[in-house]
Amino acid sequence: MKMEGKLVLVTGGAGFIGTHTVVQLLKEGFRVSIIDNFDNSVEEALDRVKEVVGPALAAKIEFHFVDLRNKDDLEKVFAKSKFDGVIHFAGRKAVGESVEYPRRYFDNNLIGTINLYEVMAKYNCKKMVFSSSSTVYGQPEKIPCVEDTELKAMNPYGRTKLFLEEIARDISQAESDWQIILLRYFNPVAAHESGKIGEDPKGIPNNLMPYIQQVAVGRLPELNVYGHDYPTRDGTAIRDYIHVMDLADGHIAALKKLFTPDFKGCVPYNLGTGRGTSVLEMVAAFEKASGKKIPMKLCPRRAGDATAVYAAVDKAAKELGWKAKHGIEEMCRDQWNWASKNPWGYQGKKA
Ligand SMILES: NC(=O)c1ccc[n+]([C@@H]2O[C@H](COP(=O)([O-])OP(=O)(O)OC[C@H]3O[C@@H](n4cnc5c(N)ncnc54)[C@H](O)[C@@H]3O)[C@@H](O)[C@H]2O)c1
Ligand SMILES: O=c1ccn([C@@H]2O[C@H](COP(=O)(O)OP(=O)(O)O[C@H]3O[C@H](CO)[C@@H](O)[C@H](O)[C@H]3O)[C@@H](O)[C@H]2O)c(=O)[nH]1
Repeated sequence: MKMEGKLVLVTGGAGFIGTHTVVQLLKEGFRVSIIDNFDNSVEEALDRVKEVVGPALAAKIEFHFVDLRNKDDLEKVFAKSKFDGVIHFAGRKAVGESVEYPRRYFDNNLIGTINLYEVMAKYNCKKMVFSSSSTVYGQPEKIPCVEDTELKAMNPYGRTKLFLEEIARDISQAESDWQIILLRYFNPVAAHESGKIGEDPKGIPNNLMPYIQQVAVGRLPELNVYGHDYPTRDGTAIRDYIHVMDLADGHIAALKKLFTPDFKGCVPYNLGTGRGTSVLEMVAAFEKASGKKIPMKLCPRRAGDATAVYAAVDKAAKELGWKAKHGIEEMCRDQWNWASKNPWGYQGKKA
């Protein structure tokens, strides 16, 4: 299907998954309009996206410094351009922070998204790809997680994703002209093969791969391994890590699906590989890819962590024609390529 010239609004387009998806959208022929407030990103990330795609495609990007919670500013963006669809990444995503400051999460994730739906409705733009998360499966009783199992939130961040899924379902039930795809990401890692864009968390990373990366470049002394007494093959917890470029391609597949005449309503899809990897296996793969030793300390379990989580991948394969292509070795290779070229992230080491 020809996507040439279609205009997509990407909220949170300066962030980790947003930057990688913008690269793939441009390559696919879309024009891209980005909204971001740099709450958890920097302008440099967008300059790097332009470097990666080159000047011809870079000319197809426009950027709006807008906070989704400001409905008037959001309206101005919609008043200027007619969008063919929206990919909605913008939001806060740190589980621990959400437990400490729940209102921050309800304010940003809920109000921002509700504003977005209101303005989309007003400007008759009713195709949406929404960033959901495997967090909506809670502590899954059955793995692999299939899309139609009962959903459960374990913390305020997860609750915002669950509420936003429910809101999407309610809207599409009441108004049949909406077309919404909910993408439930498993554990996004790695970086673009150029090493020019990647994940650059502020402060001490919460997630495994950015933490390992910072140990490898000498920013942190050792990795705390949270839990070594799980009933798994090596005692550490198992997750479904997915290369961010596969994830980006999953968004293209979802967007294309929204443009097919037969697509109706609001449909969830898992984006994962279907394969589980333990913490120790991930560390070993990263050590091999980087040639760096990652010192480790075995620590008690982290509160709220599940033993093993991985995706059922059949629905996305069958209905979106999408499948993850990269394995753990390639994920670690590309993570290290980004880390070694940008040991202190986009802005370098602060004096
Ligand atoms: N990375 C993961 O592990 C993961 C897993 C599952 C789901 N998700 C979801 O995917 C989405 C993208 O995640 P990411 O890893 O790229 O995060 P990220 O923090 O790197 O990117 C989010 C972007 O949204 C922007 N933003 C936040 N609030 C905003 C607002 N009110 N107005 C405008 N811009 C705003 C931030 O500045 C940032 O650039 C999020 O919704 C997240 O919850 C991420
Ligand atoms: O310093 C660390 C960080 C993590 N882990 C372990 O590594 C595994 C993966 O942890 P992490 O990378 O934090 O991912 P998850 O806990 O699976 O959660 C992430 O992935 C989910 C699915 O996408 C999202 O919903 C969450 O927001 C996001 O934090 C878990 O067993 C952790 O206990 C460590 O041992 N040491």
